[in-house]
Amino acid sequence: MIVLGLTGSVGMGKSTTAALFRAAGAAVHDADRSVHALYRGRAVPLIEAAFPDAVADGAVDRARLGAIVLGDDAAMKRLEAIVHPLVREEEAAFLAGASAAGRRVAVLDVPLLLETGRGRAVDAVVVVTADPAVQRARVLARPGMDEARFAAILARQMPDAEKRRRAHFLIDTGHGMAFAERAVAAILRAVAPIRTRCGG
Ligand SMILES: CC(C)(COP(=O)(O)OP(=O)(O)OC[C@H]1O[C@@H](n2cnc3c(N)ncnc32)[C@H](O)[C@@H]1O)[C@@H](O)C(=O)NCCC(=O)NCCS
Ligand SMILES: Nc1ncnc2c1ncn2[C@@H]1O[C@H](COP(=O)(O)OP(=O)(O)OP(=O)(O)O)[C@@H](O)[C@H]1O
Repeated sequence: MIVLGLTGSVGMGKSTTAALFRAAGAAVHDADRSVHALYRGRAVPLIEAAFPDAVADGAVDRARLGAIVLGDDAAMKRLEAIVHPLVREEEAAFLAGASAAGRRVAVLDVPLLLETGRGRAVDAVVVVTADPAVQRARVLARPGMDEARFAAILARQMPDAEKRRRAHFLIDTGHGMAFAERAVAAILRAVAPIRTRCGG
């Protein structure tokens, strides 16, 4: 099984591109979704112990937690030390399941893949990118987002230019869905060519 790491900075189109990989037949795991599920489950007591104000009604309130950690490096590091090992466990279980099910390609959608040095743990790194103006417009259009929150997230992420340098495959999501769909199909053909009887 080939394991692709899908990454890119905030608003560059990871989730959208992950959905294209899924539609094209790859098994996909989404780290952000996994974090959100953990915040309704086994991470709750751990987060409550570290950030009591972030938990309400038995679940982690992400808006409250974001207000506490975004812009406070030490707090974010404490949060990451709690959350990242749990996400890695979920990813390992997902990969084991995908492999046992005979999947040919698995995609790990991980926002901080390169920041955490995990680019080396996958077979190839796919980076989604877009013009900074496109990224900015997309992110600021989200509910609850503002300049300060956007700046705090960006400050914690490796610059897009550096991510692009480290990519094995690059998808510019500023050219529309059809372009991205073709790029995904091309990547899948490159890493897992379908064997035909003629081609051997
Ligand atoms: C700070 C939190 C509470 C904000 O939650 P919220 O629902 O508002 O945002 P969401 O999770 O959808 O993330 C928004 C954007 O920020 C990025 N981001 C999230 N955490 C981080 C981080 N630690 N460093 C840099 N970027 C991050 C996400 O990938 C995404 O691009 C949440 O992102 C969080 O708990 N982060 C810590 C866990 C983490 O590192 N997650 C990244 C994937 S493992
Ligand atoms: N190929 C594309 N063509 C047109 N629009 C796109 C494309 N890819 C993504 N978008 C748009 O960009 C926005 C951000 O995309 P998405 O939510 O997938 O980003 P993301 O990288 O997962 O974001 P985050 O890391 O912040 O969660 C969405 O509004 C989406 O519709």
